[in-house]
Amino acid sequence: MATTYDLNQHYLTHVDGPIALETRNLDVFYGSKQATFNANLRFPKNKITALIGASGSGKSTFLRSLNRLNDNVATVKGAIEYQGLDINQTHINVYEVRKNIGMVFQHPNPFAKSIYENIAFALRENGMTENIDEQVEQSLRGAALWDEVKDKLTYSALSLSGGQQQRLCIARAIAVRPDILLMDEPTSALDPISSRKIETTMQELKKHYTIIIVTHNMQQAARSSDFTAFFHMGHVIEFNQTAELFTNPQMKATEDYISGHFG
Ligand SMILES: Nc1ncnc2c1ncn2[C@@H]1O[C@H](COP(=O)(O)OP(=O)(O)OP(=O)(O)O)[C@@H](O)[C@H]1O
Repeated sequence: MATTYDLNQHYLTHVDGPIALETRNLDVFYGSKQATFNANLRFPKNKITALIGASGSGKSTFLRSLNRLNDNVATVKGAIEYQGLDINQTHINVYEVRKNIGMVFQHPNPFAKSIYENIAFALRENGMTENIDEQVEQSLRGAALWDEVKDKLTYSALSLSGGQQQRLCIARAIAVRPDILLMDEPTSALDPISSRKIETTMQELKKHYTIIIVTHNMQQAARSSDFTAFFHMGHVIEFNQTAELFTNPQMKATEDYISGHFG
């Protein structure tokens, strides 16, 4: 088993089919401190890719760079190719990027508004003013929340449970019809039953969206994702189909991490 890594070895022999997003030589710096090194990853369309690795290995930094959320806190060098365009260029409209590449955060962050308004507001903010009722319903159905909230759409979003709030945030993210959903440890603040509901929802969502998820939960990565990238000290050192990476890791550091020897 390898103990040293070749930065390009993960550069994807394992992906067939269309690619939704690709990074090339992505470096991220917080001041003079580099957090992500030369990340080259391709994210297959309509698949779930899990980003795993020890705390501080650069997963969130990488994820947040993908829809330009790091613009004000870090320097991101390299290319992020989306629909034939490098969206990491300064002239690119970041609001447009975030409309196409949505984010669901670790802690549910609904607006202090009604359940209905959480979605309707997001729609209006993005200039989508037609058939709001229908779109609210569709988004809530997409996030597997409709049946639980259809009779209380005017209730405050804050009256929902944590798991329901997170599904509302997913509904809000998909309301504006992104292509790609970034999820940063979306279930880490939730109980196991709510977490499993989100995982089940993700399997439905991937029919329409490409999902990239940061998770510390190895069982979640193993059962939910199609592909997995392993981050180690800011480097992506292994990428493969999830089943392969978990059963036959090529790198010692990957094996140590997934078997709980460190991290
Ligand atoms: N806003 C910031 N300013 C300065 N350094 C940061 C900032 N955010 C993250 N870092 C540093 O960048 C490195 C990578 O952090 P990052 O949060 O991306 O790792 P991670 O793998 O997502 O960790 P975790 O699993 O704990 O969330 C760490 O050394 C961290 O301290």
